[in-house]
Amino acid sequence: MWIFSLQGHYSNTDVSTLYLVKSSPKTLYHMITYYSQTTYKLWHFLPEAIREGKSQYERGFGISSKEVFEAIYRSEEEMLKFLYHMDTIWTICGKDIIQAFDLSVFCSVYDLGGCTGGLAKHFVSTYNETTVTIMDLPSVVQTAKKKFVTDEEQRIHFLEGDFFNDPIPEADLFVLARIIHDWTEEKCLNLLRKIYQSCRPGGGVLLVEVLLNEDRSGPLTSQLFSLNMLIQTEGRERTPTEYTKLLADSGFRDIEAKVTGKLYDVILARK
Ligand SMILES: C[S@@+](CC[C@H](N)C(=O)[O-])C[C@H]1O[C@@H](n2cnc3c(N)ncnc32)[C@H](O)[C@@H]1O
Repeated sequence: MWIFSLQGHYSNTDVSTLYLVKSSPKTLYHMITYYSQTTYKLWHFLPEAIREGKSQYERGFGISSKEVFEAIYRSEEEMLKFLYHMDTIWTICGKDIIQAFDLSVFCSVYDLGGCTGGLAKHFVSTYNETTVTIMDLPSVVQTAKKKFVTDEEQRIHFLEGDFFNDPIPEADLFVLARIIHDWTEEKCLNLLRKIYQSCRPGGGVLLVEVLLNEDRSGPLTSQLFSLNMLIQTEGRERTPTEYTKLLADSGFRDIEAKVTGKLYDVILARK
């Protein structure tokens, strides 16, 4: 009797059907499982991370944290979990990112560290003339081609490469979504200077990141993300002024930040 009564009372709400059911187009399933299985385990070592000022992969998973993405991609299974996790958010707020500025003037776009193409898909569906090339590590590109971007996807191309060590081809716009927050100031400056050299005159760079308030008093999500960057990478979240300085020191000008009201914000700078 009692069991029947329970069965009669529990069901998904519309919101949980939309965001928690794995088959929903807007599912957060992959993000939540990544946070619960990988991120949460590393957060057990928050005090150590703060004391040592470094990533905790060694303690959490017994793997060197010297090479950030070797640790994150420590097995094929882990890489795939991370890729699905990365892809999730763009089904929720990708359009807001791509439409925050009018990017229609940029015909050839390189999405550096563009991963699964989650953002690139919004780019080409918003701007009819734009071609986006995703440059990412070879194993990521191979998986993205197999599992995330179909052959029917028009105007999305791939380039296998290492943006720190390989040449970056010429383009009108370079997208760096959740890239700068992974790295030290020195590596960010090296990368941005390299991009500046490859950027056509009048072209630009688009940073997509969560922004900290100038006095670092919040928002709470950005503060938590910043701690997560400490625990999992070499980087941290930054304020608009810090991003402006990195971009200006790399040669860029006309730097403008736009708060989207969603999880991620956008900064556009021109050459
Ligand atoms: C935090 S993820 C962001 C992915 C994607 N931009 C997004 O926002 O969904 C960082 C990305 O940078 C790529 N990456 C890391 N180091 C790289 C390198 N040296 N060269 C090219 N891509 C790299 C990773 O494989 C991953 O796809």
